[in-house]
Amino acid sequence: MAEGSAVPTASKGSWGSFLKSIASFNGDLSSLTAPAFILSTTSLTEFSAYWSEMPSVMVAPASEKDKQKRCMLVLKWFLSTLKQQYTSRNEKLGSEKKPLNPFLGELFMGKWVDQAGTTELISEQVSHHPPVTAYSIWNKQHGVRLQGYNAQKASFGRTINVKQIGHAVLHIDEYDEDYLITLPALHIEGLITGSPYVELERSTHIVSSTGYTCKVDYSGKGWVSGKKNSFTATMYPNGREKDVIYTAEGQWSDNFVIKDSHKKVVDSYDAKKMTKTPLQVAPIEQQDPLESRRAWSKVAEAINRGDMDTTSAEKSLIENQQRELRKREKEQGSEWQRRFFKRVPNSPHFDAMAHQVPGGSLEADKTNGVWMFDPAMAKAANPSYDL
Ligand SMILES: CC(C)CCC[C@@H](C)[C@H]1CC[C@H]2[C@@H]3[C@@H](O)C=C4C[C@@H](O)CC[C@]4(C)[C@H]3CC[C@]12C
Repeated sequence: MAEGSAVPTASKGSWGSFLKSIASFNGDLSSLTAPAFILSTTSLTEFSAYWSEMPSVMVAPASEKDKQKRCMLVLKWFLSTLKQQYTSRNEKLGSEKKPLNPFLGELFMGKWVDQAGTTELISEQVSHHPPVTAYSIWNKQHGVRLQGYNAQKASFGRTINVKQIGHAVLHIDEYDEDYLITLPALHIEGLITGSPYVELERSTHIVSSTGYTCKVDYSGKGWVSGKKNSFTATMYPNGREKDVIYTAEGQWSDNFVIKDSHKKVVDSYDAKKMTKTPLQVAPIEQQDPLESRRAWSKVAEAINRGDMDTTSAEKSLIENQQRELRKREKEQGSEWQRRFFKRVPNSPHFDAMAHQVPGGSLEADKTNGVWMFDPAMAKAANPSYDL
């Protein structure tokens, strides 16, 4: 074990064996067995909330009349979400844990209520093999809707490398326009010392139906600036990467500036000055049995108590129920009915946007199809939704 290890003394043996085991592991992150002290009590279905913890930043593009500036504000909002997505569980660099693997049909719902009005969230596990989480976040008052889905494909070697499959699409009602967002690849740093954290890799593209593309290049512990979570981004007309309209540069977890083509600063962002709106989630006893916090409550309590026997017994209970359900469906020739999302074989509109990205496609074969939020299904499930 390396010096400065964060692994509890009693867990050093299991961490050592875990590190050896990941070198020979392949494919599905959900089947990775991690030592007890690195298990999180939060399910991946909850991670969809990271897209909108500051609803006013997400709805801001809808109030901008100029289409170039609107696209730039979408880029600014996207960059603002990265801190939540990739470092919020990990403020003291190096405390990332393995999230709970959602079961098919698992739900996570909530809403943010603040100066931007009401922003609703629905997240649903729409596939188990491979694991795929779909989400819909909308603010009716501002006519801004985000939907997307993601799966993770892992490869193991010196560390855990994760490729994200899927995409997010932001829609602005007023202009009937879409912004297709690809998801960054990542890897886990700090495994040797037992203090894992995420580092983003390569790039993200945002392709807009109004004719602009944003490209964000991640440079990890900045070979450009020497600072962690550094990035540079450019916005240009689709397919004309050299005709830069805006640039953005800085640290997505801290602060960044946006400049126009004359290098004049036109906007800036400081994560430290931002306040997150708390997500309102129903009390556990009022939740649907398929809602994440209710379904996993006994597992989460056992993890918090450090009671690993009960943790695995309660986890097995959920897994066995799931196996039973799948067996019954197979016998009846039926399929689990998703509550909010429908599978479509393809989406020509989104597929054309995905093809604007070099080597890009929707990769529907890797996510069990293309998953679309269905407002009619949502209304049927909960008539009080204002869609
Ligand atoms: C620490 C080690 C033992 C286990 C590895 C944990 C690994 C499976 C976790 C760690 C970070 C997780 C990322 C997370 O940073 C954020 C997101 C964004 C969200 O929108 C979709 C899920 C994803 C990619 C998580 C997947 C699971 C990761 C890689």
